[in-house]
Amino acid sequence: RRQLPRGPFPLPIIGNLHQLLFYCWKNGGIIEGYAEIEKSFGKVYTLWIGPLPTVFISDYDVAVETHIKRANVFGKRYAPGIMNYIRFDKGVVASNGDFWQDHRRFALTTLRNFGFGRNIMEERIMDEYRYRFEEFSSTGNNNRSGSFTTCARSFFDLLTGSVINKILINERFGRDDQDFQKLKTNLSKGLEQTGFLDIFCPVDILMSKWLAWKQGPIFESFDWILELTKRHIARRVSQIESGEHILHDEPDDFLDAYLMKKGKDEREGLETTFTLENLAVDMYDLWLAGQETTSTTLTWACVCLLNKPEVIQKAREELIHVTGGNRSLSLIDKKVTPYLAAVISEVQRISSIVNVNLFRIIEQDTVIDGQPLRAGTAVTAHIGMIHVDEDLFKNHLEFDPERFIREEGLDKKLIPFGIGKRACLGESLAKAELYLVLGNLLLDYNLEPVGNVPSMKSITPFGFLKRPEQFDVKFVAVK
Ligand code: HEM
Repeated sequence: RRQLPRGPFPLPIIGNLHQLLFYCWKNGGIIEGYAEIEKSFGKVYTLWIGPLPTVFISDYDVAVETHIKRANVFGKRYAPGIMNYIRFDKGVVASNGDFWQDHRRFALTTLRNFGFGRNIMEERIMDEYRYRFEEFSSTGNNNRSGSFTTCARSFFDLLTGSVINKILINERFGRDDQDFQKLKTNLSKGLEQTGFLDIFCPVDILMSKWLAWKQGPIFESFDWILELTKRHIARRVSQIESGEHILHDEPDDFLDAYLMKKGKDEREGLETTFTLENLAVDMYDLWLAGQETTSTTLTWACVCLLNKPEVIQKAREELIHVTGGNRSLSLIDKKVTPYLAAVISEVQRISSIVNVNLFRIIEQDTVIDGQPLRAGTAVTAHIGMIHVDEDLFKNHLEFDPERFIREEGLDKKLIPFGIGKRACLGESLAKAELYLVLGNLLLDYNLEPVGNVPSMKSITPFGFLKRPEQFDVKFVAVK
């Protein structure tokens, strides 16, 4: 303990699990539980999860000093348990070393290329935006009036699910698509059944017969998603072989870009890790990391706007001024829409959708915030705690977009996508989706509650992902 930052006294075998569970239970959530620990031990403290010491950083400056300035020490992913099931050190989320570097660089470059020239990224997002709003407003009882009522979560699931699917395999999900329905059910089941502590439990133990009761909902769901990915890859490969699908110099989707890279490496006689098997895990990662996160953020945006409708009006005034009210909002407008940027920042701050960020593992003894930190410790920049830090965000419980206008540079202290070398790979795609979908939504529609205004409180305060309640919303077309 002397080689670690301060923290509550751990017991043999269980460490601080009993205190952690008690504080979270007593205070009604993970963030609230950690807040109580922080009161006694400060913004950098150690908690023993069984035999593993984990250090939580809830101080923005310390997070920058460690994760950015000393990225080499704080850049290795810790992913022993459920996170490494399916992946087995492959993919982008759980891998490390050269493999991670090559596959992350490739994915980043591919996504970046989709944002240049023809801007495939913006094209696909806007295509989905228009398609979904048109589809929903012209079916059921909606009579093409342009207005419609829908379950917010299902609507954004379908929209963002189709965007990532189009980026990956250039295909849209149909509303009644069996694969999409099963994918969503499996994803929800897998995520809901995965507890925070499963991250720390080695896969071998999770797969043992003692935990058989847990394996069905978790492993079968993730297995099925990987199978779906493999099916898409096999179909594309056979279409290319039969001449039905042609690979162009400028690939249309991630799958084509990967197959071209694989072919090039093989032609050059390189010992490549860009194989079909690894492609399935890369795509699995992008799907898993990119869909639920963006959809949940957009659903939270609706919750915030329904709770503070005056924000809708103010944002629309800015957007009409910029677009003249006769065209859609585009990414090129970003520089001249500070209020919309502030709304999105505040939605991401107050929703802070990951209750506990992913961990890094330290491989050499070092120092953190003036305290020793020994090799073998897992560390995380605690996003959820940084976003409620009263020193940075006064009255943190209030949804107040203006805070980002009043204080220049405050958005730099917002880290919804994590921080440093392992920060979110899909940040630019997610930001483009949030800007285009939310901006155009505010330009084109009023939001009205159906029944009670949804609560700002999460229904999953103990889960990995912080979700809002399920609610319906009415989108009323602006004339
Ligand atoms: C609002 C939406 C999103 C949020 C809030 C979010 C948040 C995060 C966070 C907090 C991390 C962990 C960062 C860390 O360890 O410090 C992460 C990692 C990651 N995200 Fe996202 N994400 C979002 C959207 C996406 C999208 C759209 C994609 C894919 C296209 C994506 C792909 C990934 C990947 C692959 C990683 C692992 C990166 C690595 O370990 O190198 N995310 N994300």
